[in-house]
Amino acid sequence: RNHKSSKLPLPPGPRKRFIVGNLFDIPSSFPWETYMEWSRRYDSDIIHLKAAGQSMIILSSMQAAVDLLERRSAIYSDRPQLTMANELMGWDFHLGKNTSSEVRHYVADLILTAFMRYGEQWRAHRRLFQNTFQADAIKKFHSTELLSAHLLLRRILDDPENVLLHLRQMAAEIVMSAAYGIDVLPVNDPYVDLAEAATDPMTRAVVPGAFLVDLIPLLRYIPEWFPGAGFKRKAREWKTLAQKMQEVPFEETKRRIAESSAPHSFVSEALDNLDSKDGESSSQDREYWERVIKATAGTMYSAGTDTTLSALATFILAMLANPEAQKKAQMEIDSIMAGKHAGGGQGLPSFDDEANLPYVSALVREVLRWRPVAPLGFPHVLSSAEDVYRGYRIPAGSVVISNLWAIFHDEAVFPHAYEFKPERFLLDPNLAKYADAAFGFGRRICPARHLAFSTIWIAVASILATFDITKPIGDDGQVIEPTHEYSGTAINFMPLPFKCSIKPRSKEVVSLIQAL
Ligand code: HEM
Repeated sequence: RNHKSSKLPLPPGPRKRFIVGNLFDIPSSFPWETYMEWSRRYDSDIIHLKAAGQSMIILSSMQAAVDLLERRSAIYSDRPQLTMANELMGWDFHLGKNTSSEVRHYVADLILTAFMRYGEQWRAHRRLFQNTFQADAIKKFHSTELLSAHLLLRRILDDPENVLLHLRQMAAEIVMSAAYGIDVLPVNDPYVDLAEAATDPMTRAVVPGAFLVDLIPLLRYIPEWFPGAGFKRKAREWKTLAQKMQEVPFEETKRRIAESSAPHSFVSEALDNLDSKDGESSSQDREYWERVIKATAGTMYSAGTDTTLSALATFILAMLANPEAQKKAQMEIDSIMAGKHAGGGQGLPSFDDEANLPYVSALVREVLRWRPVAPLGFPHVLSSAEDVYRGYRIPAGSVVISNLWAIFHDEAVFPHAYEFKPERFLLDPNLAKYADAAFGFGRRICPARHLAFSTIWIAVASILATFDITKPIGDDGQVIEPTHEYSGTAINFMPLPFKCSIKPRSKEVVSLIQAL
């Protein structure tokens, strides 16, 4: 296969073993730390690995990530094919130009944007996302986000033992409201339960090597009854769940639109735009676009809930470990709120205060840098023929991973990188651009980053305005130290459950929250 390869060397990396290459060198937990260590060992911010025939390029500096994933994004925007998740479970289909319209209609139901190959279908999803989620457009969601932040305060006040649960509720509430305009229930919500049931198998199926069929795609042809083919039955069940996750809330929103009771949401806006173009398109086109809208909305819960929750949970851990940063942010909020009170305004932060709360914004950026939600971003794939970078050969089809963990813990850019220091973003405003890398790079950058940032921002500002977060005291009178342990699989970096003490800052605050 490599007979056309140029004579240039591959980037450095650990020695490859016969056939398996580095497959067994890559740890299944916290691989970003190992990659960072290799980058130091080989003194290179670009490393080459080979796992069972697949070339992998690990980028460990902002420069390398921007050079390849942004400046050359025309050829570095594809995604890897995972046979289990993409083909058997129906999360993605690669559509060629000549795909018949029936097939197109059928498969558009089942696609998850993040796993989609770079092409026409992905572009359709991105365009829809862009319409509703660009920086200015998300202001339409500010009232929902504010309401959800106030509900969060009320829940924390009433039940301070379960802060993580309340943060998850807020994340789910905002994503479902932004996607469908649906208000979810605090417990046993049917839409959330369905989305959870469909997302859980997906997060397991995309872990590299979790299913043998990913390494040996030919296995997809063995019949379901064949011994060892349990994965096929699982895939079929999971696929049904994925379909229902898209179908059920979408139909509910359509029903509400028909009776004119649907609030603004991604689905209502996208269907509205479709209606305004109705004269120009055939009914087949309309059916196609409805299916694309349904599939795009169906992506949002899986892509948006755990990511937002991870950042919010890290925020609480950061406050436990850094009381002085918490105090500084509270002083900033108090001084702005005092001015508002004097002017007869309400006593809680709103989005209008964002420009006057630079330390709070810096704190949110530091949360996303300190323990990035996706330490390895999301894999990009080189879709062109072999490329050359800094004198190294990048083989065609290479999976390219940006090690955000290494980028964000680069001492040259972030001195004392493992410490939580929001002021670094105030001292050097150029660093804000770096923090944006938490949402990825180039054409595949998170399309909902503005919504995600504003959700985290309003939650952080509201909590700090009203509560003090401290380490709890155990029955033995000793301070309980959080372990700062995270689950660390390939795509999911989430604090493991921990305890904290969260108390209202004053009696006035209690009345304020109760009056919301
Ligand atoms: C703290 C919250 C979030 C973080 C840190 C985050 C981070 C990311 C990252 C790193 C990527 C991969 C970018 C790349 O390939 O270079 C991504 C992609 C994506 N995110 Fe987010 N995200 C967050 C919240 C959300 C939310 C709330 C939604 C939806 C409502 C969302 C939807 C998506 C989608 C659809 C993609 C795939 C884009 C594509 O492949 O074209 N994300 N996100």
